[in-house]
Amino acid sequence: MKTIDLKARWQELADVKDVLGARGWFPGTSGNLSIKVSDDPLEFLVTASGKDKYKRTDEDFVLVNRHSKPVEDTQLKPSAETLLHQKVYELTDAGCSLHVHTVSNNVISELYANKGEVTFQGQELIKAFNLWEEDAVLRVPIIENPAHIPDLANLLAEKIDDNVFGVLIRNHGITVWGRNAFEAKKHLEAFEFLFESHLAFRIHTQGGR
Ligand SMILES: CSCCC(=O)C(=O)COP(=O)(O)O
Ligand SMILES: [Zn+2]
Repeated sequence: MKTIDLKARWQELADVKDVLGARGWFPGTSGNLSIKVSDDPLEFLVTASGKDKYKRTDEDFVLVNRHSKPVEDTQLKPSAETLLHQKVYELTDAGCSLHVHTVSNNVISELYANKGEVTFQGQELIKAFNLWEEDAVLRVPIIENPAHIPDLANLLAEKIDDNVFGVLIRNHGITVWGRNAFEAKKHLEAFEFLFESHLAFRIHTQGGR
């Protein structure tokens, strides 16, 4: 792998992390981000586990292989949820995968958990997913949150298809992806806007019921 690629991807992911951090989207060290560095063999940078993601250091990311293991010896531990990012790269053409816990995505995930998905229609932000047809519908699957990460990763994998751009994890967060950091961030911002506006609408029209 060319060193310049690694440095460029590191910088790209660090810049996205700063923007998401400025929005307060990493409460209590939650959240993890990754960016693909190599396709074959699969290698990607992922946030180190348990760190304060509001800070920017030279130990923010770990380069891992297709088995989610560090490529080089390191004291740093890859994210506890690296396996979810691995599944995204295995099953899609994603170049970047973002996982955040927000109040809105947690509340939405619980409100619609029993339906197994939440759908959006008629909002302009749906076009952020390249859905431009009149009355296009955006589907967001919702999965349960087993503590055993391999089980969680398998639940995520079962929901991935060409018409899915992110998966909600019940009372946990969302994992979103895109072909590159720009698109993954665009998708995440659009999801969070749709969640927040939906919840605000319910509060203003139904008193939150
Ligand atoms: C304190 S959040 C619990 C772990 C989690 O869900 C998360 O997103 C962050 O875990 P990581 O190992 O990536 O720091
Ligand atoms: Zn998480």
